Amino acid sequence: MFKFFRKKQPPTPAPETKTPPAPPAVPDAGGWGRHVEQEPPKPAASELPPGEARVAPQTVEIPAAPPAQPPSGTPVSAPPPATQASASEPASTTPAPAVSAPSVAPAASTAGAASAPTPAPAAPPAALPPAAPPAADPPARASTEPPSFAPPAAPAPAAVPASPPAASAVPALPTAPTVRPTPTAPVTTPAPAATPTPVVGGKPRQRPGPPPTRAKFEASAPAVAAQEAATAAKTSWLTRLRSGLAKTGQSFTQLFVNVKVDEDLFEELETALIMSDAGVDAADKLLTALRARVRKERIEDGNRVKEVLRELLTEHLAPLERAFDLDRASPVVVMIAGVNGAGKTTSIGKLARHFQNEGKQVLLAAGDTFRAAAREQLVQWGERNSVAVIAQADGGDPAAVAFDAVHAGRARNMGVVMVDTAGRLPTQLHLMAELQKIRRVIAKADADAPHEVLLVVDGNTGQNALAQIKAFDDAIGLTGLVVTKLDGTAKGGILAAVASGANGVRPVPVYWIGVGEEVEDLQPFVAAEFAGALLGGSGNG
Ligand SMILES: Nc1nc2c(ncn2[C@@H]2O[C@H](COP(=O)(O)OP(=O)(O)OP(=O)(O)O)[C@@H](O)[C@H]2O)c(=O)[nH]1
Repeated sequence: MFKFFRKKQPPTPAPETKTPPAPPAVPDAGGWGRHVEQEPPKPAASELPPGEARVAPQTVEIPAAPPAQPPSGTPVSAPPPATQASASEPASTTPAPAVSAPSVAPAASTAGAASAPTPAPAAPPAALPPAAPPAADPPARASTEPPSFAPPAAPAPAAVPASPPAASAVPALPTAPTVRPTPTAPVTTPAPAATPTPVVGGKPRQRPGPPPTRAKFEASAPAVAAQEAATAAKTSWLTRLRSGLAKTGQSFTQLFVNVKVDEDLFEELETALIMSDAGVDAADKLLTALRARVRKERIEDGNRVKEVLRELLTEHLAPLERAFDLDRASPVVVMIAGVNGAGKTTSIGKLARHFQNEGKQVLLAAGDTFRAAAREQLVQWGERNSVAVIAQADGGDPAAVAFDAVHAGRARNMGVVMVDTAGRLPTQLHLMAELQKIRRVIAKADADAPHEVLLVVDGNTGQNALAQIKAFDDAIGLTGLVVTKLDGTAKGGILAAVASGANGVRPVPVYWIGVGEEVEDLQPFVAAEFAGALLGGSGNG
C-alpha cells in the first residue's frame, strides 16, 4: 500500500476538485531528500482570517500497515483485525465491507500530484468552500473527522476503487484501488499497539524517577537474555556515541597524554571546551571548579584531572537529564518543532518505536502539510512500526491535523500522540505564529495538551542552536530538546552551553540525543555517558 502511496503520479488529472494548480512534481519523491527551505504553499494559518476560509482537505487516517506485503494475488486471510481502529473505534471503522482501502493510496495520487511544494508552491484553494476551520472552531472538525480507516491497499493499483472517506466535495484523499479479489479479508493493519509482537516489550514503563536506561529498548524476553541484550545494546550505544563525538573526544584525550598539571593545561582545556561549542560561560565555570579540585586534592596526574573534569561536566549537564514521562496522561500529546531538516520526522519515527517498546500505543499526526515528502516519510515510519498516521492532503491545515489526531488519540486511548510540524526558521515570523496556532488548537482538543513541546536541534548547528532554542522557547514554550546528528561534524559541547544558560537560553531538558539514522541511534540523554564521550574517555555506563 505504501508503495502505492509513494508512487509519484504525473501531475495531471488526479484530484479534479482541487483548485490549486498542482505544483510541479517533486524530483525527490522518495521522501528522504532534504528539502530546500521554501515558502509555505499557502498563507500561513496565522494569516488567515479568524474564520479561516481555507478548505482543509479532509483529514484521513493512514493506518498502520503490515511491514511485509502479501504476495499480490494471494488472498490475505483476514487476521481478525485487532487494529487500532477496531479496538478503539466502534463499528463505523471496522465494518464488514472489508475492502475499503481508501485514503492511503489516494493520498498517494494526491500527494503525487501535489507533492511538489518545492519552490514556492501555489496558494491554497481560494475558491473552495469553507470548511471547519480548526483554529476558529476546532471542535467542529470532530464531526467531519471520521477518518476513514483503511486497510493497507495492495501495491498494484487495480480497478476497484474503494469507498472514499466521507466528504467527496473536498479534494480530500481519493479512493484506493485494491487488488484483492476477495472482499472478505480486510488486509488489515495488524493492530500495532494491541499486539506487541516484534517490536514491543509490552510492559508499561515503571518509570517514576530513575534516570533513563538503555535496557528499555530491548524487546522483552527471558530475563537473562534480556539482560544480555540490554548490556549489548548499551555497549553498542556508547560506542556509537563516542564515535559520534570522537572529534571532540580526541582533542581532549590528547591534552592529557603525559601532561604536566599546570596552568598551561587549564588554558588548553579552556580552548578545547570553547572549540567544542561549550561556550565561554560553561568553560569558565568548569575550569574554575577544576582548578579548585586540583588544588584541593593536589592532583598531579593528568588522567586524574581528566576524571575530575568528567565528573564536573557530568554535574554540569545533569540538570538537562530528565526521564520522559509517558504515564502522565493518556494520551501524552507531543508536539515536535524545529528548523528545516533538523531531524524532526526521523526522530518521531524512532520515538514511535521506542514508545511502543514501552508498551504504548502511538498515533502520529502528519502536521507537515507543507512538504509532501515529509508526510510520506512519516507514513513510512508509521508503516515500519505499525502505527497509524493522521494526515491531510497537501496544503491542509497543520492545526487541523493536530486537532484531529489528538481527538482520535483520546477516542482510541492511545498512549502517545506525536504531532510533526513543518520545518521553519525562527526568523519566519508568520510560520512561528502558525506554530503557536497549532499549539493553541491542540489545547482545544485536550486542555492539558500538548504535554510536551519538543524542539529538534541539529547538533551540527553549534552555537546557532542556542538562538534556535531561545526563539522556539519564546514562541511555543519548549519542554524538551532532541539533539540529533551528533555523529556528524557536531562537537557536542553545545549541550554544556545550554546547561549554562548561555545567550539567555533556558536550560531546557534534553530528552534524547541522536547519533545516526537507525532507530537505536536515538537514545535518552544521560549526562554521565555524554560527558564521558565528549571527553573521549571511557564514559560512564
Ligand atoms: N546522521 C544522522 N542523520 C540524521 C539524524 N537524525 C536525522 N537524520 C537525517 O537528517 C535528515 C533530515 O531528517 P528529517 O527527519 O527529514 O528532518 P525534518 O526536520 O523532519 O525535515 P523538514 O521536514 O524538512 O523540516 C534525514 O536524512 C535523516 O535521516 C542523526 O541523528 N544522525
